[in-house]
Amino acid sequence: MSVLGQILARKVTEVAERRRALPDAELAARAKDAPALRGFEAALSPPGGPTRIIAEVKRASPSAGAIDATLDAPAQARRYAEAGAAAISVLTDGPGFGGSLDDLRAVRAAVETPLLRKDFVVDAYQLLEARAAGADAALLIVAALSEDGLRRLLDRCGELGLAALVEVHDELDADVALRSGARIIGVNNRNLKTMTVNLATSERILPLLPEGVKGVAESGIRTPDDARRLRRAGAVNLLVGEALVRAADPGALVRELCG
Ligand SMILES: O=P(O)(O)OC[C@@H](O)[C@@H](O)c1c[nH]c2ccccc12
Repeated sequence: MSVLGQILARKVTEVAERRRALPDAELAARAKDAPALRGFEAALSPPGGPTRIIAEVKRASPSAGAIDATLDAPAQARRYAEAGAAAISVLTDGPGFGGSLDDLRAVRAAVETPLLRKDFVVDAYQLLEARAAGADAALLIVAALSEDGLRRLLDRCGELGLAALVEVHDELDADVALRSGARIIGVNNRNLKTMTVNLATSERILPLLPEGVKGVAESGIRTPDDARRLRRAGAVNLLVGEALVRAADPGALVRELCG
């Protein structure tokens, strides 16, 4: 089974366990009481706009292994916010990425920046969790969902007021995302089969997005040169994780990536 396939199978089990501990109706009541939403979509740059950074809190990944196992999520988020990051992405997957919903809650309390729950969403339950923990947006990965499933989760995001960052890996994914009404599309430069990164993926796909859709280049962006290269292809929103976590001064790198 592929890496993604294994993660998705694990997610289904995890969600079933959490649902037993906290049924949908109770979680929905918590989501209703969640604090006001922060505008994630509005925080992103429109086509041709200034470069904006979605800065990620990530302790580990299946491809990199441990990045910084003891990373203090709210402290790192504060560094990002002070440097002017447009939004913050918080990994909430435990086994693969060392994250948790507790990280999301802690970051929510630490900054006023819009927040993305970065996880593998396979069930609307996870969207309720995201909203209850203070996320303003959720990641939906086209390769992880059927077209019907994607549409249902997009509808549910709309009902909950969550923005959806819809992740694509190629032209076919992008077609599905657009057909389903995605308003924010992230092009992941990481090939899910080989786990290698190629910035040319964003260079190829982002120019295909129609006006009115906000595009995000994701993964493998490390240096101001990478940012400038993507910028030339029209990438204005950059999602950056590992390089920021490894940086001696994450705030300085956020600013440098904005050019
Ligand atoms: O750490 P990087 O290479 O800067 O990448 C960040 C982000 O794009 C990556 O974490 C990511 C993109 N899509 C995902 C889906 C699930 C988990 C993680 C991801």
